[in-house]
Amino acid sequence: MDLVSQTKCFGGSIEVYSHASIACQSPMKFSIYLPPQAKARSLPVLYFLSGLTCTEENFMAKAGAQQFAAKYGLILVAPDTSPRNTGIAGEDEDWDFGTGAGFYVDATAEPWSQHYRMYSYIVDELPELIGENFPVLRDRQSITGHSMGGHGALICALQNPDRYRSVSAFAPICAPIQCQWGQKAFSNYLGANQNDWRSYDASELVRVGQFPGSILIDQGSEDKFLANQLLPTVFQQACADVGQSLNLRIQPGYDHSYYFIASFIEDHIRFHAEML
Ligand SMILES: N[C@@H](CCC(=O)N[C@@H](CS)C(=O)NCC(=O)O)C(=O)O
Repeated sequence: MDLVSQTKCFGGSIEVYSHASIACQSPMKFSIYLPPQAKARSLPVLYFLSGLTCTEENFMAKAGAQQFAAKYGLILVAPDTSPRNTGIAGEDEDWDFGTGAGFYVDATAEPWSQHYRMYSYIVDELPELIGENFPVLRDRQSITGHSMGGHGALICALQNPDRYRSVSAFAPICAPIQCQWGQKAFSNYLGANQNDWRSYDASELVRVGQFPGSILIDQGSEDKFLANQLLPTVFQQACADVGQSLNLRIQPGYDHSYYFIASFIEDHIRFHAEML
């Protein structure tokens, strides 16, 4: 791991690291916030998965989460949203696919399958790396995220309820199989057979196995992606059908931006802190 930067914040430290990822076969970056308590003892960790076009920086710079991580005694980890500069033709052409848009799946289709393995990176490799290098309580981790990353958080938790104590999301893409962003990503990363997409769709996954604990979702009513891409009511219906506890809060007037995330980040950090 190479330290890229270190910045003091609310008595703790925001650090950015670069490392050679085994899952992605490429360098990957992540940012971590170590609150002041981390100097004295091991702490639980909350992962934040960002949305389309983001890097490891957006959440740390814009969500205002550090003060609450310090208040509740949690370490925050925000990974990048895809491998970068892999040399795959066309990886930088679209903002909603390829670079900055890994969708937290393990690609199986060429040419993406060698590098775009964000699911394994988030679920297996990164927690192992964090556990080896930072003062974290390895069995006390939770996950949250925004938009593409909100959906990433949902699928990681639904597929691994034993590894995460709690899960929440801000404006998640709730049913990728049914929206344009998801169809574009899944057809390219996973191939044409839609049956292969189901294990990466939260609204399908929750029908197969539920998360033991309530899921918290905040969604702005004025989010321009709400009606066409995010589809929270599809996930809400699936949860209702199978008895998954869900607290879906429609927040009047809020849009899709980090101003919305900043407005509710304390609620989410407190929600996770109570479970951690
Ligand atoms: N580029 C897109 C918007 C992409 C977008 O809204 N990305 C969200 C995640 S889905 C984000 O967090 N952007 C980075 C930021 O706001 O810092 C557009 O033109 O509509």
